[in-house]
Amino acid sequence: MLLISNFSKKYPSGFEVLIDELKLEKGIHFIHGANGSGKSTLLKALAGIHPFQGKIDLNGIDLLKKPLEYRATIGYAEAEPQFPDFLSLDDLIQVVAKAKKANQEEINQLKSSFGADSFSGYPVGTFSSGMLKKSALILAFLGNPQLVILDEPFTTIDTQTQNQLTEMIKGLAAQGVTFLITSHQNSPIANLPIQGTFKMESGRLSKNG
Ligand SMILES: Nc1ncnc2c1ncn2[C@@H]1O[C@H](COP(=O)(O)OP(=O)(O)OP(=O)(O)O)[C@@H](O)[C@H]1O
Repeated sequence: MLLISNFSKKYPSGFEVLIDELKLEKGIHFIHGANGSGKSTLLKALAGIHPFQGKIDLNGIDLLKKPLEYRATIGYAEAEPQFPDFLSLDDLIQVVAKAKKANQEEINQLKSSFGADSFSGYPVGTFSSGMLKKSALILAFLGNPQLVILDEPFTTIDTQTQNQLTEMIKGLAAQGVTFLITSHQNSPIANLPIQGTFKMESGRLSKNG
């Protein structure tokens, strides 16, 4: 279970994401909301890359108390992925796979699923936006994460990859993986068995269907 309590992330501009308490059971959870409503801000905090106040706990592992342990159990793909442009996807995979104890079979399977074999040896700086997104998704799925946080996962990837990703999310959710997904694209989301839908509005999250 993912538990968020007394959560606050405030920017110098005064914009603040505020959540008193939120408990997410296993399954696929979807957050929608207008541009600038605070979705990515929340996901970055949950991914452990944004400082925040309050408590985030995944299955008894407190993000602030055990940040490395927490981050090793989650996967995160940001909306507009950025990587050091001189590294190849294979270089990035090696680093993440070592930290998350992913084996070669898992790596091969993920690369094959996302059709990345043809470009994984080239520098990331030469990638198209779709290749970058596929790279971020592969890295997010490595190491059997318990929670996968996907910020706009369906943008820039082609229809075949969207379908592949949808099936992968369904399969892993059926095995007990928790997903937290944002998307402005409704059709791939409509094909997912969503457990909970939330609306983010001006930094406030409400249950919505
Ligand atoms: N690093 C940052 N520093 C300061 N302000 C930020 C930062 N990141 C986001 N913001 C501000 O926080 C607010 C929420 O942004 P956020 O990216 O979380 O929205 P979002 O709901 O993900 O939007 P979108 O749908 O456009 O991706 C916006 O006003 C944005 O300008």
